Amino acid sequence: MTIELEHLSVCASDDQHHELLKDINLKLHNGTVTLLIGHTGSGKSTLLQVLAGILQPSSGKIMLDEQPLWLKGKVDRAHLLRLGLTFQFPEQQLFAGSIRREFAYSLRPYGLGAQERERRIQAAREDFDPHGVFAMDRSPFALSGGEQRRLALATTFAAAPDWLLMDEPTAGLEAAAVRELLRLIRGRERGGFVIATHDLDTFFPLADRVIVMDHGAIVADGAPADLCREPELLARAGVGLPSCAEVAQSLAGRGIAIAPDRLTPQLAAEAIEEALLVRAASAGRGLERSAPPLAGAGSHVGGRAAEPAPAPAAVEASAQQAQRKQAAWLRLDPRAKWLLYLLLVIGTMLQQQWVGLAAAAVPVALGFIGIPRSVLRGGVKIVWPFLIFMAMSVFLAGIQYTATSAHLPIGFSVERAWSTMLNVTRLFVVVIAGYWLAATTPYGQLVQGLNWALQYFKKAKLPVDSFALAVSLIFRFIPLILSEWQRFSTIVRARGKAALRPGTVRARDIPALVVPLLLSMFYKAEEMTVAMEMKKVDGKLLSLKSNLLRWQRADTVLVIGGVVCFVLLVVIRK
Ligand SMILES: Nc1ncnc2c1ncn2[C@@H]1O[C@H](COP(=O)(O)OP(=O)(O)OP(=O)(O)O)[C@@H](O)[C@H]1O
Repeated sequence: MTIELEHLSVCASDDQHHELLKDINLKLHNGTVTLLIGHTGSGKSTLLQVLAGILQPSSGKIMLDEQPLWLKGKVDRAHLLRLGLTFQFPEQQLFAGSIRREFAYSLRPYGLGAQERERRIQAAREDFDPHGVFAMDRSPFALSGGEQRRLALATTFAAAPDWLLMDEPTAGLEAAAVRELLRLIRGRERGGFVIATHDLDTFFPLADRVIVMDHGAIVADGAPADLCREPELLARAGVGLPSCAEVAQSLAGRGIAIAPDRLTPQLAAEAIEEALLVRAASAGRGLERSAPPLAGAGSHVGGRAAEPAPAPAAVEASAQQAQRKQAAWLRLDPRAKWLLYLLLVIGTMLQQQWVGLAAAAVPVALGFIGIPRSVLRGGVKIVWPFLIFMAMSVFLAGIQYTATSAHLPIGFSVERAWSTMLNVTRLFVVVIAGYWLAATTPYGQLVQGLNWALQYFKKAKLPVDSFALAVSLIFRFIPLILSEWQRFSTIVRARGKAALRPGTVRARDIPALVVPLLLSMFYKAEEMTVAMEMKKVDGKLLSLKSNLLRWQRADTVLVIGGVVCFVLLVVIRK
């Protein structure tokens, strides 16, 4: 199967002007191993996710055997089954209760017969489990980090997709596992590999082709040996050289010339030995030999000509411009935002009538003006479950049991349902106000603003440390839940081969997702609590840094606005 990308671009979800991938043109042929290399943040993982059908291009096309991968905003499922993705931290893509279920989840979309399924599982276990730790009923979470990585690779290989798209597959793997992986890649007879990696030593000797990325664009595309002869190009793209090519460079400085494309230690050693023999022979003849020209020196990298990377200053300027555009709320002092938040929350909680509640919702809604779209999308993800919770609460509250009724003993009280609706709507406005505060205030500022308020209580000898820790954790958790949900839903979609619009999850995948999501949250909560406890010095709260707390005129205006809203809400509360 051939994969072809034509003028493909991907924009950031929160800023359509920020291109993560720029005008990518690429044809990947069956039977090839292609490396994606580039500095961190150059777009390798993004490109892999596009190739895997996880991320939809903003413009341009991705074709598989000349058929489009995306049709009407949905990815074609038949194609999806032919693509397999392993994530940058493959152990994090595990979520089932047992190793058996991990394999079952990966193989289910392929609808295999029991015998074939068993055969593939056994083959993958033989390849990836040399120490026999993959007992089928064992929990994947009882494996070590390296073993979990092996298991994640085993489940992906067992599905046997045509194309394996691997993000940093050797990171965290022991040498024996890396050797095994290389053997499997070499031994594969069909399909192809695209491997995003910083591990040039391992993969350069194996690759047919190397694509160099820089700031979302392809800046070079050629055979590994050719690229080794262009060290300046790799240096410009922020990529080092494989060790063997570095050795060749270093030897050249000492007058020993070997070609820089001897990419395995064995080939390099042979070349060095040969060069030393030549030198010894020359010295013996009393001849002053000049260093021979390096093999292939001055050749150009095959395929595309290298394009200059965007000037760092220009990139910096556009990043600053984007930040300025988004940061109106972020620039405000966290103390002002805390005060506004408290005023609006108290004002909201006072409301007993729908009119007052609607009036309280107006300033909260206004707070979302100018906020990046990705943040709004995060808010929508909170809104949906909350609306379901509201509907259920209202329904249950309205149900009435009337023992005296002659016919049906169950009735529905609209009055009670209505009053519950008022209560949960009030809660809803408070939750949304909390989301606004968390989303518009960097975490450090949030904590410092809170500490500023609490120091007055502390002076009054009130025990506020634990309270500060708890509140800080809660506010840290709201965005964390959303980002973890996003991460897990991507993994579930990649492994479950669901032909869905990006950002959505099948109902049947939710049970599989919930447990690992909760486990991951608990783990993160523990990490965060320890980190925050450690930040306390001698039992004191995190010290205030004046540079994070800068009160400006806009903050005064904001607080005055908050006080006015609060007074109005107090007046209309009944
Ligand atoms: N959803 C997103 N919204 C905004 N920017 C994003 C998003 N996803 C990735 N980016 C940005 O896109 C750029 C490319 O990220 P990507 O993960 O593809 O880089 P990478 O080359 O794989 O890096 P690494 O080698 O560190 O894994 C980064 O600058 C990253 O911050």
